[in-house]
Amino acid sequence: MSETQSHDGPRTTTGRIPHGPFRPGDQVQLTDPKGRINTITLQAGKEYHSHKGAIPHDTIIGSPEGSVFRSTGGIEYLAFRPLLTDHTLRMPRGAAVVYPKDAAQIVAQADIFPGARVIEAGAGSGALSCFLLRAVGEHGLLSSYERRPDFADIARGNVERFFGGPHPAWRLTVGSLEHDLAETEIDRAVLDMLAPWECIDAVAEALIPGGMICAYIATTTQMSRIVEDLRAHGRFAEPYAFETMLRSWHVDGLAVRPDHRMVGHTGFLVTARRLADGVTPPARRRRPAKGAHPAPDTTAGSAPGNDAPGNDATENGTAPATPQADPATEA
Ligand SMILES: C[S@@+](CC[C@H](N)C(=O)[O-])C[C@H]1O[C@@H](n2cnc3c(N)ncnc32)[C@H](O)[C@@H]1O
Repeated sequence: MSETQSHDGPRTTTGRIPHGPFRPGDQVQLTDPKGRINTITLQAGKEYHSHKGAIPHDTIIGSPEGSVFRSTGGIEYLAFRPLLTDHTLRMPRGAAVVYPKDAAQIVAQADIFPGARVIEAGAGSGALSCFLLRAVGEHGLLSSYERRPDFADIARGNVERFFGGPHPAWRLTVGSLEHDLAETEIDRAVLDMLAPWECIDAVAEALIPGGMICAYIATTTQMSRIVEDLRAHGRFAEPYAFETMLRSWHVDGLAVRPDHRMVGHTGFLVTARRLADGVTPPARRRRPAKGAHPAPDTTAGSAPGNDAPGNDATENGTAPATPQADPATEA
């Protein structure tokens, strides 16, 4: 068994981020007229310096968020506390972080709720941990496992920097989830690691019936492996696999168009629900191989998002009008 250090930490914070006028110790994002952002930590008596002049921290302390400060060089800076999305994209990284678009989908699709008991592996840089902690709240539990002590330290630093100290719902263990998992009666399990299938047995044991496993994976080969292993395992209902794309827009007068650049790929998500003990998964209805049916009817009843589990039958219980090729039946 690997070294395991539980970090329950002193319960000094409520897990809420600061609000109200800026205070010493707060993180503040200063945005210049070109949209460049600098993040500072307020300290009485200190000054923010750039090649565009200085701003004394004391002029910021006590002001409301959204205030504008003029540097000694005459440049105006807009001041806000960083949002969690800002924090995620700018945090010191050990491992690659889960991007906000995927973190939001994990919270939604894995149904992370206030008060939930959630396990997570690996903690990595702690980006997803911050989103999960927000979602479970101070009365829930997020137990994060990270096998690399150096990454665990980075994750702890990033979580504590965002919440202003240890979060009351967070437990961080240096170890492997599949070997060191201590919790039982878990509502949700979120896996972001190279080989999430290695954790399926441990997660199935810890989850309550109806609980959810959610894996974030970067490649199609990982996606295929986790889906097939969940199916073969026998204690999970049919998995749901999907990805999320986010495209920002340029909106300026008559020039209204998608931005030229976007993040083309981050990862895929797979979710599945834990069956009751002793229940075997219902036989899966295989979809017909490509070519076995007339050309797909893309006009009938195929609203976006209707491919979610449970939504692939029409009202009279027949297969949807848009048969999809199933790689297993194509082979
Ligand atoms: C991509 S990173 C996770 C990033 C994290 N979700 C974030 O948003 O910052 C994957 C992490 O999983 C850890 N890991 C891999 N297998 C693990 C296991 N079986 N148990 C615990 N941690 C594991 C790795 O050390 C690595 O830090």
